[in-house]
Amino acid sequence: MTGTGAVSHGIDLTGAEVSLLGKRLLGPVTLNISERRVGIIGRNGSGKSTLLRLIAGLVAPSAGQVRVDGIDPSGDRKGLIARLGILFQNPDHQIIFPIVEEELAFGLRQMGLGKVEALAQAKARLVAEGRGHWAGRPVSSLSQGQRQYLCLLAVLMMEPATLLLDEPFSGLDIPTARGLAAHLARLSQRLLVVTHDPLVAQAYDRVIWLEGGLVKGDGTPDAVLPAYLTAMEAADAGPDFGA
Ligand SMILES: Nc1ncnc2c1ncn2[C@@H]1O[C@H](COP(=O)(O)OP(=O)(O)OP(=O)(O)O)[C@@H](O)[C@H]1O
Repeated sequence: MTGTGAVSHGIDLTGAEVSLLGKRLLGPVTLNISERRVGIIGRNGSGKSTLLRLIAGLVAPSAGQVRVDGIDPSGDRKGLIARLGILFQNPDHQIIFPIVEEELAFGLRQMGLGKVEALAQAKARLVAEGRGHWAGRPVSSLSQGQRQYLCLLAVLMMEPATLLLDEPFSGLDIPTARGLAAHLARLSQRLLVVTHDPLVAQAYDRVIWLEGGLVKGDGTPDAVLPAYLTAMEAADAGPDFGA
């Protein structure tokens, strides 16, 4: 179920491109994404984060079209907020408020709820998660894993049909990453997950492999991952770490 009660049709990109200062960072990309678990893989700089930012409406397409459940994400920000949430790689790039309950209430306020009601829902959510004691805590007192969890809860407050996650496991220790993976596995939402971990992608319904801003592979994990791993074994380290 989604917060809007809306049927989720999926994500459609048609010849979508992102260019910056005359340089094409992504595209043209044409994709219809309706599966529940989708992994986005590719080398550093291949365009994975740009693709998520495009779908989330944080950047408008320089050419082509993007639709999320029929909505133009960069044109209808308010319509999008109840349908799609994004979890950034670094929780500190996401968190705005100093206190946990304020952070959780923010999205609901954006959706038009009054402050008292939004804070009440935030507290209720924390209690339901067994974290009622977090409500008045400074965000800065939480660990990185706890801040990541807070960001996930904050996005889920709006009950979006789709979640975009940019390398959600990076920076987490193994048990914390396992806990987050278990939490994600229980979610009813559609998940688009940028990951460098083939084991994560192996469990998904579909894997999209980006290379140089274009789709290099697209299909089931068994159809895409072996070729991807072979290509990664053969690839140079790149200019940053290359010998
Ligand atoms: N704000 C920006 N200004 C200029 N170039 C950018 C900007 N953001 C991204 N790029 C470039 O766009 C390309 C795609 O970057 P993007 O961050 O989408 O890749 P990525 O696959 O997510 O990489 P990583 O795995 O390292 O996070 C890269 O060449 C990058 O240098």
